[in-house]
Amino acid sequence: MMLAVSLQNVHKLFNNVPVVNNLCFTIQSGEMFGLLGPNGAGKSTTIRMLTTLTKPSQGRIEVAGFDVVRQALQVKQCIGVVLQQTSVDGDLSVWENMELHGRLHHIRNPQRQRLIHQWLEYVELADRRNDFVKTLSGGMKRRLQIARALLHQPQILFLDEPTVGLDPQTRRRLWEIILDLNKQGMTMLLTTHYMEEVEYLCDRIGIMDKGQLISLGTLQQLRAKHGEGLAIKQVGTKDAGRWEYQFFPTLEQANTYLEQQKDKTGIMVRPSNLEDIFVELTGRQLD
Ligand SMILES: Nc1ncnc2c1ncn2[C@@H]1O[C@H](COP(=O)(O)OP(=O)(O)OP(=O)(O)O)[C@@H](O)[C@H]1O
Repeated sequence: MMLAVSLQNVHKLFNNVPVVNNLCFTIQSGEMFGLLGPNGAGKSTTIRMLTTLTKPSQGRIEVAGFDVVRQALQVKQCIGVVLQQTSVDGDLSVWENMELHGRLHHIRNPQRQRLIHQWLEYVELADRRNDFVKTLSGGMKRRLQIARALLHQPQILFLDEPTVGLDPQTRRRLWEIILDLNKQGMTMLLTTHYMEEVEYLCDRIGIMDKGQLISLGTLQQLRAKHGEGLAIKQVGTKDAGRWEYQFFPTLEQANTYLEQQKDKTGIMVRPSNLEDIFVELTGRQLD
């Protein structure tokens, strides 16, 4: 399978402070890859480097086979980008935003009109085509960003926190769109700090913390690596206590541990999940 994205020993420093530290990973063509991490982990900086918006201080990044520094234009032609802050123009209509992007990418008519129509239909915004973007809801704006990012038919789509600040229904609708695009063969990298988002959407997950990739794999691989069974024990009193987490290779082993305890009060056993693994690795909880 072809490599869509490759990072080799990538570093980024801002004012001599490292914010991305020796990042190495690859994404296969057609894969849905999730970068998970808390605020400030370096996810946006990584996406900005992958999409040619920021240059790496050190290391090599290839996207669609092109070097992001030396062949930035070729990279831009192959990628679609949906950034955190809505970058659509509120004082233009939905159609005008699409039109502008199409012209910037030198898509000629009648193909431009056809593609704008096709993608607005796809994200269910065709009936809002003449409305000012500032009158759209947050979820609609995000759908417009996605439609716009798809207009020049990119091979790889980058989504930085695509569902942040959206209500659960709108988030589900965006997940459906993202999954459908991936099913059609689109390679995707998304960043998020929502556990359920990566669990639901992504083939592979990279956990980032303090600029470093601290674990990488499918959810099953991450669980197998860190332990599929978990015993949670309450230490101290109910009011002034804390929880101790102990991982076991399997759920059965966690259950055996529980059976062996003379006093089982305050001990709970269950399968581990991504959040448990994240807290175990970083010592911190996500929002
Ligand atoms: N242009 C910049 N100049 C200086 N420091 C920066 C710049 N951009 C990002 N940083 C710093 O780099 C670190 C990583 O930020 P980044 O936005 O990549 O994290 P993140 O994981 O995407 O978090 P969030 O989810 O909050 O966006 C932060 O400490 C941030 O303050």
